[in-house]
Amino acid sequence: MTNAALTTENLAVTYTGNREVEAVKGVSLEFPENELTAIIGPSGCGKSTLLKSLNRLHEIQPNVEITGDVTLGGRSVYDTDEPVPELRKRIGYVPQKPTALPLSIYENVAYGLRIHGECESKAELDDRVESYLRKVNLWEEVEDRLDTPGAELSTGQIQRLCLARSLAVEPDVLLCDEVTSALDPISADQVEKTLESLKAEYTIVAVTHSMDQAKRLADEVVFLYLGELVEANDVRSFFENPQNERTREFVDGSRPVEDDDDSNSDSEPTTASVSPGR
Ligand SMILES: Nc1ncnc2c1ncn2[C@@H]1O[C@H](COP(=O)(O)OP(=O)(O)OP(=O)(O)O)[C@@H](O)[C@H]1O
Repeated sequence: MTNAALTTENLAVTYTGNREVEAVKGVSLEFPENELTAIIGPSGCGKSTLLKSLNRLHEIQPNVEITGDVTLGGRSVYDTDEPVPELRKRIGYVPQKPTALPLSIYENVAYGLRIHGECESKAELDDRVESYLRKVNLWEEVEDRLDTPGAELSTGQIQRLCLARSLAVEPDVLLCDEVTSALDPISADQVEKTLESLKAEYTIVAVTHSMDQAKRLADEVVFLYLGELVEANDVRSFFENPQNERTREFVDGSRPVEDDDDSNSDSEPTTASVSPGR
C-alpha cells in the first residue's frame, strides 16, 4: 500500500471577481507518493485551479477564496508559518507553455541552486546541473553547448529544461499543467518518457486533456466535472470499470460532456470521500 504524500481535504476554490465561479467544490483526495496521478475532465471543470491550489499558486491572482486544506506529509500547506516560496520548492509547478529563463542552458538549471545557496563549489554545481539534465534525458543533447541561451533549444527541449529547473530545488512533488500540449508528437513522447522515469523519485500530479496520455502514464486517475470530484481510482479500474455513469460516458465518448451544462443531472457525483486507489 502506498503512502499519501499529498492530500486535499474538502478543498473548495471560488473566484470572487465580477462573476462568482465555484471552480473547485469540496474535493478530498489522496495523491499517493511516487506515483503519477492524472487529473482529467472537460474544459473548465477546475483541473488547473485544483492543481494550482496544491502549492498556493492561485494566490498570485486577486479575488480567489479557498476553504478546506491541503497537506503534504501530514502538514497543512495553508495553516503554516512556512514562507510560500519554501513551500513551492517542495511542491514544484511546471506550466503548459515551455519558457526558458533568459539565461544559458547551464544557468537555467543552476539558477534555483544558486538562489537557494545549495552548492558550495563550482564543481558541485556542475555535478548537480549535469545530474538534473540527465534526469530529464537532455544531457546528451546539450552537453557540448551548455553556454548557449536556453531559448535557442527546441520547444520540446525547453520543456525538458523547465523540468530540470524544477528538479534543481529538490521538490517532493511535481505539478504538471498539460506539459505536453504545446509540443509536437515526438517531443511530447520524450517528455512523457521523462515523466515516466521521474515517477520513481517524485510524486507527480498531472493535468491532461488526453485520455490516451492518462492511460499511458498515470497510476491513478481523478475525474472532475463542474468543479466536483466524480471519480478517482487506479488507472486500470478507472478506464476498464468506471463506477460512475458520467465517468463511463466521458471515457467512452458516448456523450459530449463539454456541451452538458446541466448541473441538475441525474448522475450524482461521488464527492469528497473518494481517494485514488481506494
Ligand atoms: N482568474 C479567474 N477568474 C474567474 N474565473 C476563473 C479564473 N480562472 C478560472 N476561472 C473559471 O474557473 C473554472 C475552472 O477553470 P480552470 O481553468 O480551473 O478549468 P480547467 O478544467 O483547467 O479548464 P481547461 O481544461 O480549459 O484548461 C472555469 O469556469 C473558469 O472560467
